[in-house]
This record gives sequence, structure tokens and C-alpha cells, in this order.
Amino acid sequence: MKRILVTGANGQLGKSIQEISRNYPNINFDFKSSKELDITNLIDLKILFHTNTYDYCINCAAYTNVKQAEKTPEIAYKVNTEGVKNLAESCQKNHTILVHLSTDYVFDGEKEEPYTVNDVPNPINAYGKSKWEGEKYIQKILKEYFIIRTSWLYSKKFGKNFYKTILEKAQKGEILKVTNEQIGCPTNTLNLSLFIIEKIVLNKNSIYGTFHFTDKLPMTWYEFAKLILEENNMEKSIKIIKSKDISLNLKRPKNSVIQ
Ligand SMILES: NC(=O)C1=CN([C@@H]2O[C@H](COP(=O)(O)OP(=O)(O)OC[C@H]3O[C@@H](n4cnc5c(N)ncnc54)[C@H](OP(=O)(O)O)[C@@H]3O)[C@@H](O)[C@H]2O)C=CC1
Ligand SMILES: Cc1cn([C@H]2C[C@H](O)[C@@H](COP(=O)(O)OP(=O)(O)O[C@H]3O[C@@H](C)C(=O)[C@@H](O)[C@H]3O)O2)c(=O)[nH]c1=O
Repeated sequence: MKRILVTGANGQLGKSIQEISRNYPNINFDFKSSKELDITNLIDLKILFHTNTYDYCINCAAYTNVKQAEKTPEIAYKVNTEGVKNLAESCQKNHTILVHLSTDYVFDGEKEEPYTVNDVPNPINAYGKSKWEGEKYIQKILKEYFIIRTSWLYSKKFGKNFYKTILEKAQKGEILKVTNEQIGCPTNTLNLSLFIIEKIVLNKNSIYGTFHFTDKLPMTWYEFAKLILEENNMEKSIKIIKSKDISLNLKRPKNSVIQ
């Protein structure tokens, strides 16, 4: 029976993996919330890996507040870079395969076509930089790893995300103002969870390295907001705004489409 450690288990992706885990009775999952396991705490990591044997570690732990990361980049760095380095070292010493999540925000967004795994990252904000530095540690420390870059994650059920925010605003009768200055692929956490379990963990033929996974339908945030309203049978107009009107000093990649 495969034993899998899932870090950051109470985030939106972690919770989605918890939800589908019921369908895999032959996998022994060990879900750890941030309170149960802080990936920046080396001592806790050492104790956990000393007392347990894991075939895989799925790292859903991350600092994902993109706006706040710009103001306190050291916190994003601590979790997304240092924490990931700690995990990679623990996995290396204990022969655990690391499955790590990364982001479209590692790219600068200036490319005209979709980004592939052969494109070189060049992040333009603190969150993206901290995630790219984390990726580099994994590549340096480990041979047996999967880095899965995804984009615009949302769960209809868990956590805080664009889908739920737009729906809540609409339900409260707030005026919707959404930018059309970025394009990317919204990705449902359930699809990503299934990909991780079916195509990475249970696939005997998978080759280690970096991969891109999205729901493969590029659109702007404005178009995504329209879809969210449509899906929930809500008729409401949305005002198109500039990115700078919503977050003045934060750069987001214009083209976030990864394939
Ligand atoms: N959200 C998105 O749009 C995208 C996310 N990703 C990546 O996917 C992954 C999952 O993201 P998502 O589920 O959306 O993120 P969430 O923010 O929903 O979940 C992240 C989880 O990590 C936990 N965490 C934070 N710091 C630590 C720490 N030091 N040790 C252990 N756990 C910690 C948080 O706990 P607490 O709340 O208690 O701090 C939270 O439960 C991340 O790697 C993210 O970078 C990639 C592309 C898009
Ligand atoms: C809620 C809201 C957002 N927006 C804009 C801001 C931003 O450009 C975009 C999405 O808003 P968010 O707050 O979700 O943006 P952001 O936190 O930058 O989203 C990113 O999160 C990280 C973790 C990732 O890895 C990325 O893939 C991406 O999903 O929509 C509006 O224009 N109007 C609104 O009412």
C-alpha cells in the first residue's frame, strides 16, 4: 500500500485531495494541516520523517496571498522557497518522491504564445519569485520529483478563490468590476487532484520533471467572471476595469497561458 504525506492539507487543493481520497482505499494518506506540520520548521519535519515512511509527499503548502506577498516578500520566501527546500531535503534523505505545485506566475507573461515547460521562468512579482526559487531548490536537491505548474486554481467548495469571490459579490448585489488585461486557464482543484493521483502517483510509467496542468481553456478574468455568473444562472452586468484599478503596485503576467 502506498503511503502519501499531503502538506498544507486544509488549503483548497489539499481539501480537494482529501475529498477524492475516499475513492482510493488502497492509498494510505497522511493529511497534515499547517498547524500539524509547518514546512518551515526543520525539527518538526525531521521528527515526522524519522517516525514515518512515505512513498510520496504532495506539497500543497504555500503562501498564496499574491497581493500581501508584494508587501512582505520575506514571508512568501520563507514558505515558498525555504519551506520547499526543507521538504526537498527531507524527501531526499528519506527516499520520498516529491510532488510539488507551482504556478503560471513564474513567467513574465510577455510571450505571445502559451508557455511550455521549455520556456525559462522570469517572475515579475514576489509570489512568482518565491515559487520559482522553490522550484530551483527542488531541481538542485532531488532527482525524483514532479513539479506541476498550474494556473488560476479554484474550488467551488473550499478555500478562497476568484470563483467564490465573484459569486459572493454577485449574491450580495455588489457592483462587479473585473479586469480583462490578463489571459490564463482557470483550473478546477478536483481535476488537478485527479491528475495528481491518477497520472502521477498511480502511473508506473511517469517520468520525473516539470509539467504543466490546467483545464486548457484560455480566457480573461472578465470572461471567467461571466462564465461563473452564467453557470449560476445569475444575470448581472460586469464592468471592465484596468488591473491597476484593483491592485496598484502589483504586476501580474499578461499572458498566463501554460500548456
Ligand atoms: N490558488 C491558485 O490560484 C494557484 C495555486 N497554485 C499553487 O498550488 C498550490 C496549492 O494552492 P491552494 O490550495 O490554492 O492554496 P491555499 O492558500 O488554499 O492553501 C495553501 C495551504 O498551505 C498552508 N500553509 C501556509 N504556510 C504553511 C507552512 N509554513 N507550512 C505548512 N502549510 C502552510 C495554508 O495554511 P494556512 O491557511 O493555515 O496558512 C493553506 O492551508 C500552491 O503551491 C500554490 O502556489 C498554483 C497556481 C494557481
Ligand atoms: C476579485 C476580483 C479580482 N479581479 C482581478 C484581480 C486579478 O487580476 C484577477 C484574479 O484575482 P485574484 O485575487 O484571484 O488574483 P491572484 O491572487 O493574482 O491569482 C493568482 O493566485 C496565485 C496564487 C496563482 O498562482 C495564480 O495562478 C493566480 O490564480 O482578477 C478583478 O478585476 N475584480 C475582482 O472583483
